[in-house]
Amino acid sequence: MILIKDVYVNGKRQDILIEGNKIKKIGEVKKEDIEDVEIIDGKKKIAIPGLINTHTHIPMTLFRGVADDLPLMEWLNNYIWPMEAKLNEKIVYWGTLLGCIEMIKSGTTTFNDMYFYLEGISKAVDESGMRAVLAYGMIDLFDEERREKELKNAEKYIKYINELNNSRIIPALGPHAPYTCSKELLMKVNELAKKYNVMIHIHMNETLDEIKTVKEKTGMEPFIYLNSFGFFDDVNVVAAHCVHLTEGEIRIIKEKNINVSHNPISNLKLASGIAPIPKLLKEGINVTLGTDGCGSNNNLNLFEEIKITAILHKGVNLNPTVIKAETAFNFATKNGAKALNIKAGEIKEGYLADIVLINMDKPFLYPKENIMSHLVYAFNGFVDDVIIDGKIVMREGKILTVDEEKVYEKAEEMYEILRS
Ligand SMILES: N[C@@H](CCSC[C@H]1O[C@@H](n2cnc3c(=O)[nH]cnc32)[C@H](O)[C@@H]1O)C(=O)O
Ligand SMILES: [Zn+2]
Repeated sequence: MILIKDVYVNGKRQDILIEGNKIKKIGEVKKEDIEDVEIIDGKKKIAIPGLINTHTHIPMTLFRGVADDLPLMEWLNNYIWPMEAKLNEKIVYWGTLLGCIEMIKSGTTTFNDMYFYLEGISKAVDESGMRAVLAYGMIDLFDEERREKELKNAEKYIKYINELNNSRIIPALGPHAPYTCSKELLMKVNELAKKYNVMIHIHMNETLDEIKTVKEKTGMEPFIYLNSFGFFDDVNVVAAHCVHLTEGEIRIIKEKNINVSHNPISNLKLASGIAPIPKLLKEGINVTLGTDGCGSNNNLNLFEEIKITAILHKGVNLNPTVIKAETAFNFATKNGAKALNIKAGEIKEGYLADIVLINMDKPFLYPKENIMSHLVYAFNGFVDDVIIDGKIVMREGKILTVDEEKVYEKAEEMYEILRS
C-alpha cells in the first residue's frame, strides 16, 4: 500500500491511501492502522489526476526537429513517410521509451496512440509503467491488396495486445483518415471494433485541403461521408483534430457521441487552423486534448496544450470567458478518461491510482492561493512524483522504471540509423 500524507487534493490537505491499483481512501488515514505501507510526505505538494493525452504517435519522438515549418502534406510525403520506411520494432521501442519518460516527467499517465510496430511500443509501455491505448495505424490508399494487409495487421495486433493480458495496455483500431483509407476499409473497421469491443482512433478534418479532396471524391464533407455508411454507429470513436467543421458535421459529432481530441499546437505549427472548441462545448461534446507526434509539436508536454487551449480561444473569439481554466484542465483529465473509457482522470475513491504530485516550492507557483489557475496558466509541466496503476514510476523527479541515461544514448543511436 502507498500512503500520501498531508497532500493538497480536491481543495484541502488530506491523505490518500492506495491499495493495489486503486485509490482506497481519501481523508484522514493513520499510518499505524496499516501494515506494509510506503509513505510519501505530501506536505509541500499537491496531487492532481494524471493527465491523459488522447492523440499521439509516440515513437515520433525520434523525428523531433527533423522537418519543421512545412504544411501537412509536404511534411508527410517528403519528410516523415520516407523516414518512417526505415523504422523497425527496435527503433520504435527506444523511441517509445523516450516518449514515455517525457510524458511521465510532464505529468501524463495515459496516452492514446496510433502508430506501427506495436510489439516494440507495447514492450516499452509495459516497462515504463505507463497506461496506453494502442492502435495500429492503417493506410490503404484505396488499394485492395494494401487494405487486406493493413486489416490483417490491425487484427493481429489486437490479438497480440489482448494476449499480453496487461490491464495498462488496451488495444484499439486506427484507420489513419478518410483521405488515406477506403470506404471498404472503414466499414470493416466498424465491424472489427464491435467484434473485439475496442475503440476507434482516427484523424478527422485536419486541413482544408484534405476536406476538399474528400468532397471532390464523395460529394460530402468527411463526417457526413463516414456517417453515410454507418462508420460511427455503435462504436466509441476518438477523432483527432476536427479543425474545420460544418454545422451538419457538428450535429453528427454530437449525435454519435464522438470524442474530439483537440491538438492546438500541432494545428498551429502545421498551419492547419484553429478548431471551433467553444462551439463544440456549447453542444455538450466531449473535448479532450492531444499533443500529436513530436514531428509536429515538438514535445509531449500536455500542460502546454492546456495553457494554449485556455488562451487561444479567448484570443480568436475576443472573449476571455469562452474556456475557463478548470474547463481546459478537465479536457486533459476527466474528459480524456471518459473518451478512453477508463476509470481515471479524477482523484476519487475506487478510481485507478494514476496520481501526479507537484512540489509547490517553485517560483512560478507563488503565492499558493489559486492552484487551478497556476496549473493552467503558470506551471511549466515538470512534476515531481508519478504513480500509475498504484505503482510509483517517478519519485522526486527520478524515473524508477527505466534507465533514463541508457534511453537517451539509444535515442541518439536510433536517430543516426534513421537519418543515414
Ligand atoms: N500502417 C501505416 C502507418 C500509419 S501510422 C500513422 C501515421 O500518421 C502519421 N501522422 C503523424 N501526425 C500526423 C498528422 O498530424 N496528420 C496526419 N498524419 C499524421 C504518422 O507519421 C504515421 O505515418 C503505413 O504503413 O504507412
Ligand atoms: Zn496525428
